[in-house]
Amino acid sequence: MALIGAACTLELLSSHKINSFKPMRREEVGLFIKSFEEAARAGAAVDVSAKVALLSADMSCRMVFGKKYMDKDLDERGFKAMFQEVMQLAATPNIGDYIPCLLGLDLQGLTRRTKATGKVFDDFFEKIIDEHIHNPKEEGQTKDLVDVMLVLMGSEGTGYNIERASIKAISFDMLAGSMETSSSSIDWAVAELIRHPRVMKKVQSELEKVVGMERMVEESDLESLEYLNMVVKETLRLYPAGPLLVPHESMEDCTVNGFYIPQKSRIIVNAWAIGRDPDSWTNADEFLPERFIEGDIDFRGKHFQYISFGSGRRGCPGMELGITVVRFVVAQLVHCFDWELPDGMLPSELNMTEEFGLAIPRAKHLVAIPTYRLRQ
Ligand code: HEM
Repeated sequence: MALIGAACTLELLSSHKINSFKPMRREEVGLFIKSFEEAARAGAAVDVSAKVALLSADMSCRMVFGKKYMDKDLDERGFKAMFQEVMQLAATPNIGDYIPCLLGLDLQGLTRRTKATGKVFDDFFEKIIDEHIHNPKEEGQTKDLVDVMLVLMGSEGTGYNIERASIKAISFDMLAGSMETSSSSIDWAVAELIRHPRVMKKVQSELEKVVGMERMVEESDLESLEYLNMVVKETLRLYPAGPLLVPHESMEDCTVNGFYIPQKSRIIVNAWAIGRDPDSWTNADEFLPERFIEGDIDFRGKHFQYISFGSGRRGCPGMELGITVVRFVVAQLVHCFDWELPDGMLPSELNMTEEFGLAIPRAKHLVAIPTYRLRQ
């Protein structure tokens, strides 16, 4: 099931499928930018982090389910709170894993809470699958990922023996994998740009040259935005959205750097520490996109000092989509607006504390004042 899931996820996130959602991303990012314009006219401060989180949730829901859901459609606590609960449960070490005789006692209440949240998600996904079965898409309508999985479920010989339970599990992985990763990376990138006016200016001049001041950024511009790409790389080096990747397991006995690792050990890889290792990076804690001008370090996990998307078979299947979304939204935010901090706060005073867990969001939301830059 895990292998079918992984292979199917890769298929669902192929370049072809990702491209089919391009018009949806354009529309959502357009609405998102519009939502800042009023604040820009009024010179008011906006909670950028909250808006980016909402954009990311909306785009993920439209890609997986074909439509946006309101917070309360999942549970009265809302989408974000429910996903945070799952992330927290997954990140909390269970005493029972270390002292097996305590497992059944569930001293921390983890099993009980996991079952309760699991049931909320299960009911939600059941409803969505039923809706999709009863209202199939018409010819010419873009198929969302649940539609695609239902086709795979109903067809022989696709290589994916996918069942209803797999559809629910994969839908969950897609949402969990895409929502907070992209939004926290966008947040960090914009915060670092505000903290580094020199870098911000350089990105904006590149945008002026490539895109011009008469229109917004299109996804097709991204390839030509070399400096922006370095900014995104540098952001993910310092703030890898999965700081400890996902837990891996050694398939056989092995020795790494002189450490013997027996078969079936649970391996936690600290990508955050690797990205800031002074043995691999000069001025490791500094935000310096130019470090990527030389050399050929990319996102693909072949250079082990840079593994923000993991590496190898279990590396992130959503990498291409994640990079596209982060580049596109960051580009749009700094092309359409100049940004200032509220209450006369200096860029150097911006709070950059991280909340460390399975993901790495900002501890304090980024709040800033936009000023519209494009010629109307
Ligand atoms: C900036 C954006 C993103 C970052 C930094 C990121 C990072 C990661 C990392 C570090 C892992 C663990 C890899 C490992 O342990 O080797 C992972 C796994 C995963 N990611 Fe992403 N991701 C991003 C976006 C996405 C998106 C957009 C999706 C889906 C739509 C996605 C879906 C997944 C899934 C399903 C897994 C689990 C793969 C498995 O267990 O085999 N990710 N991601």
